Amino acid sequence: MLVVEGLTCRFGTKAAIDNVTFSVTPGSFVGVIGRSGAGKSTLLRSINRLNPVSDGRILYKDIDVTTLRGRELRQWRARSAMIFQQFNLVGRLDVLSNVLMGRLAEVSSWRSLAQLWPAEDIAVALSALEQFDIAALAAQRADQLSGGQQQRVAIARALVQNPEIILADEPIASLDPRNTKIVMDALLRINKHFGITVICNLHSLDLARTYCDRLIGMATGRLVFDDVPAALTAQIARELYDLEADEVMGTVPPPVSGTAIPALGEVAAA
Ligand SMILES: Nc1ncnc2c1ncn2[C@@H]1O[C@H](COP(=O)(O)OP(=O)(O)OP(=O)(O)O)[C@@H](O)[C@H]1O
Repeated sequence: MLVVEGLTCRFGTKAAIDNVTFSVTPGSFVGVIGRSGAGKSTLLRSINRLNPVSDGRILYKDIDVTTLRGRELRQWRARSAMIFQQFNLVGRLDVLSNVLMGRLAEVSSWRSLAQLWPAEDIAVALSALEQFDIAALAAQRADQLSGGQQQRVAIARALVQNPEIILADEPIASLDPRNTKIVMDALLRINKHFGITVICNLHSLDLARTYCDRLIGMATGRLVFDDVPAALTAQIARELYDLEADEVMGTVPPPVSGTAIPALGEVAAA
């Protein structure tokens, strides 16, 4: 169980996250929603400890993540892998090397610098690429791939960290609709087949309602909604986005229980 207790993150005098409390059951697919500037990225980055925590605690399996330092902090970052909007790959390196970066916490620094990866790690990385049907791209430079392919490489890199939680910060924000579906399906498969908890920031309410089994709504740093997608009424959506409800609700997609989970290897056909 991940427990966030009274979390506050200030930048100067401004609280980007203001006394936020919630908990996440293992294996959930949680969507974090809210308008631009609501604090969604800051929340995910704080859980991963990329942003400083001003107040409150983050507990995971009774470990106080907020106090971790050095090696233990590195291990926490491996257990709670981040996926970013802009993929954060090393463009001049090939795809396989990028995925192997996910093993950095496990191998000595001289081995990684010399690119002397253990055969077992290479096999794990290739297998992760196969999961997303991009093993054929292993030798290509990362910056030669499409956005959707790059994000799948980033997800494979996260997967080889053996994470228990994936924190996806607007993972589809720069993708077209087809690649959006491919990447969201990849996250859904990771969640359902490997039981990895996914916490995902999303701008689109339609996507959040389609893929997530729980939604956390943020507004000006505060948690204002925490429930199943079906409980998100037009009124709450209007308050969250400060817009006409029809504008943000769109066409209501089927609930997540009706969402088919693509089988392994099906992603490219999507
Ligand atoms: N490093 C920082 N320094 C100063 N202010 C920051 C920093 N990071 C975030 N903020 C501020 O904190 C608030 C929340 O930002 P955050 O990026 O978490 O929002 P968001 O909901 O993820 O927005 P978006 O959907 O546009 O990415 C904003 O007012 C932002 O300007």
